[in-house]
Amino acid sequence: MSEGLEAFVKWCNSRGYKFNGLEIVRPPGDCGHGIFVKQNFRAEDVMIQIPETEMITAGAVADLPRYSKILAQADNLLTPMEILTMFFCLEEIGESPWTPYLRVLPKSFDTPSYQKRDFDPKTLPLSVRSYWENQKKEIHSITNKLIKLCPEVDSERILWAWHVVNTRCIFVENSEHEMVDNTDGDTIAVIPFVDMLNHQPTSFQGIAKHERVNGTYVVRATRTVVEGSELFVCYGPHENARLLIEYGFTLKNNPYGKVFIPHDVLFTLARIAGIQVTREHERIIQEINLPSHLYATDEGPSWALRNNIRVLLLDHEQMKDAKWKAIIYSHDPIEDEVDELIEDKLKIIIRELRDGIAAKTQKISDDVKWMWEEQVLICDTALKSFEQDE
Ligand SMILES: C[S@@+](CC[C@H](N)C(=O)[O-])C[C@H]1O[C@@H](n2cnc3c(N)ncnc32)[C@H](O)[C@@H]1O
Repeated sequence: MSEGLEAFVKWCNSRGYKFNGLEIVRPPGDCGHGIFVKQNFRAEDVMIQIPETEMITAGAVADLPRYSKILAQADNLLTPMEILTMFFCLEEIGESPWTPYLRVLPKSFDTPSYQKRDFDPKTLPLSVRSYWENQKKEIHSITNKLIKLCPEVDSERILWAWHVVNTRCIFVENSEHEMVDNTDGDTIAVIPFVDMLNHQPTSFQGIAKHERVNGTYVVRATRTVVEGSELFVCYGPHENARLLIEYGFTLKNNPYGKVFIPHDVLFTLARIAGIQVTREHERIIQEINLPSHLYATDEGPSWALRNNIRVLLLDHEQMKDAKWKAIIYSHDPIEDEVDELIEDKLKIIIRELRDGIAAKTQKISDDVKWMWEEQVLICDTALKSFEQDE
């Protein structure tokens, strides 16, 4: 273990962190540090236990005299993200009580934002387009605010600090705090040690939770965890483009790969497949508001997509006087004939979608081409699922 890690573990112990049977390791590859298991654990066993007072939340930062002074000078309340970013901007190695922790934080990030790669949103798959646009807006706005409030920091430091928070924060439900703007919620915390856990979408073994009754933040085993393995948690059902933009990495065989089909695209594809889509169909689809997705698993098109096609196949009579509700929300099995028709139309729709995406892939720049190629593969997987059914 490096000197820095040793000092960090010592610091964690001195502050009451409990993580018997675990160690922080830097495994080969470029995923930074990770937590490895030195003994077997059974399902439900507590693996990590941290006093809740150690959670770095916006409220906890706002209670520190240095920060409450700065926050009092601001024209408006700051959001949790802004306050946490300010914290990581201003805490200095050597001066800060968090020094051993600050020393083991990454020095840089592989996200497009940190690497100064600017995607044209129009070239990104729809499923991540608004995520990318919002991320850019957020970084821009935080930079402007913090530069005014803390003249000693520059935009590079703010970009680094924002990434520390964004790649490491965890969902928690914080109590209201008078110095924190919680208009859009106050649900983030950075928790040293817990933030060393890497992401695994399907076979993760840890689940993290704030247990208020015990005054602790704990990570429990979701199943048996065997000595020698890396302990993972799941950051969320994220596809690769999102993982790259948010965290700076991608996964081989990511089961959360998905193709999002917005309603207007679905209507166009349905018309190509010979469905007579009327204004009323469009209205009902908007009312039900189920997003149409294809997923990278081999289970075929999602239930929501099938359901949307079922709506588009309703005839005029079935849509009259809201009769469609009884049909669409019924728990009865779909009649074979309708089911077959949905299947036939879906095959045409997905093939059209696939060919459209493949054509786009040819014209798109190299840095985002892989995102579209992944989408083509997902369509191919969906098309293969029909062959299995035959
Ligand atoms: C919450 S931190 C986890 C600890 C981090 N590895 C470290 O060294 O501090 C999240 C970051 O870890 C890395 N990471 C997490 N899971 C990964 C994975 N499965 N593959 C590659 N990198 C991963 C990414 O850099 C991500 O931004």
